[in-house]
Amino acid sequence: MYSELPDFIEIRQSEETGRVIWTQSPIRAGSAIFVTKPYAAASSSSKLTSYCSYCFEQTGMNGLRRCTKCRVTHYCDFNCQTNDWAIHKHECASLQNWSKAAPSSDYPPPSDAIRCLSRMLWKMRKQGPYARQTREIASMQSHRSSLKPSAYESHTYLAHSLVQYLGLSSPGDMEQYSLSSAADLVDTISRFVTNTFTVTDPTLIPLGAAVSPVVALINHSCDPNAVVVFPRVSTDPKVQEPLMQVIAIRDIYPGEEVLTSYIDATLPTNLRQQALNETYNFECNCHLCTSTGLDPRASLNCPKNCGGSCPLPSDEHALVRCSKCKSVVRSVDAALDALRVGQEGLDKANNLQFEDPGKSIRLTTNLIPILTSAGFPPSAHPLLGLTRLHQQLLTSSFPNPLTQEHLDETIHTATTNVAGLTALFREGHPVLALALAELGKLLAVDEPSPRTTNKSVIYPPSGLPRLKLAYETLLRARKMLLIGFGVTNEGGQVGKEVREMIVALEKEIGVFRQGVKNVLEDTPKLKA
Ligand SMILES: C[S@@+](CC[C@H](N)C(=O)[O-])C[C@H]1O[C@@H](n2cnc3c(N)ncnc32)[C@H](O)[C@@H]1O
Repeated sequence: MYSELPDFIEIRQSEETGRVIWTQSPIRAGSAIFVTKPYAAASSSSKLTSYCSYCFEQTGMNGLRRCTKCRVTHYCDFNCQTNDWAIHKHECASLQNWSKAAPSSDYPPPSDAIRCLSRMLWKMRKQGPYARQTREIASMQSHRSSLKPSAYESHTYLAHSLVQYLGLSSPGDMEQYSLSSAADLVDTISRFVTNTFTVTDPTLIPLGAAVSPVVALINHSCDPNAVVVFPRVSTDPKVQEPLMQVIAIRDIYPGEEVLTSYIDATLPTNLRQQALNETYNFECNCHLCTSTGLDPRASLNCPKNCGGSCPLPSDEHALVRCSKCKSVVRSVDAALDALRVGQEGLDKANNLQFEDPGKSIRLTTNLIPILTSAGFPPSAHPLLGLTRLHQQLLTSSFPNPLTQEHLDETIHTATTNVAGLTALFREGHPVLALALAELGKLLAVDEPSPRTTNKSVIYPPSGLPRLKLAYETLLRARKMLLIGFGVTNEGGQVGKEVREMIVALEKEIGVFRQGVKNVLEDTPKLKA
């Protein structure tokens, strides 16, 4: 079983955490520990028309080929369509039945979870119960016997939709999928929910859901030593994609467990624990979750601005002091109000970002100053989430022609985002690496109206100092991308792009310097 695992990786059994994987040899930061293609994957509903349902490549200039029968799945080309047919032929029939039974013509196809789960079941049926991969899927962890009440509703909903989508009308129909009872069905759903991954593009944008029993062997830590990414740089024929790569983001020593993070690690402990508990059914005991120290995700700046920080007050712990100068936070109510309003606003702004980006950006624009003036540092929740979203919204609404004001506001926001993420993630984490690359790219954009005077206090600078800052930022980003997306992947697609930008900027800075030198040399002659 698990033929993708290299020899130096060992599977062990732990009483508290189930199966775990350990390394017997040292692993360097930036190395791919193993690479695998998901057992089953399905793109999210919003990506179905713009990404290939087989290899997850984005549409090219010519658009994608649509399956003429179900009219739902799209493919890059004939090759991808043919490769997908073994599974899609079942899916195609289910999608057609789904749309025939739909209450209206614009009724959406089932969610990526249902489509991925069904793809998994069709493949297991085809391979048979004794095939290696079927056994690997069957041994993935299930929490059926200890499901949290909060999970009942989502599991019931999944079960109901799955039965409808697969067209199961009697208990006998389930047997073809080796499901002999309703309990088996819940077991399969629990196994799926506990072990599903998000397929992402090379910039970590979510594209859909995937199952891989070998990647599912990895346990969780909120401070992981490895990540799962899809760098998309393989030179093999693209039918290999999407390739999941497990990359070490720090040196891992013999006898250490390999751990990834299942959740958004920018969230404070209570929200991380809630997410882990609801979806994965465990309480995390990693050092971040058990630490009593100051957490930059839940802190305030010192009220006297001494440079220190205070823990975020709560209803139970209203008296908080700066860890450095011991000043007491007086504006506890203001901080708690800002936290509540910020959290509600972030949820709303996230929900509106595609449907009504104008409303979403108005929310982020209004909320960021409220949290900042209440003393939240850039790393604190929900300010960091609002800043990240604000940056995305600003970038996607660049006016044509671009204005210096819009560009500089986006750079300011990207800088605050990098500051927040730097306080949370180790060098080389892909989230931080991408944020730096984004900042470097923004600094390298041609300025619509550069300033003629360059006072060093103004940020972002203009002209040559800006180009130099772009260059230094991109160099730092590249170093981190080589870790987060793998050295042998050249830092993934973004790492390759950044390398090209660095070369172009070197030339541009050289030309700029030469131009200034020429002007300086010519000036006395002109005067004379
Ligand atoms: C993707 S699986 C990981 C592999 C799993 N240990 C197994 O035996 O198959 C996720 C499940 O592993 C367990 N798990 C993962 N990380 C854990 C941790 N840090 N502490 C406790 N349990 C953990 C939880 O039961 C979780 O639902």
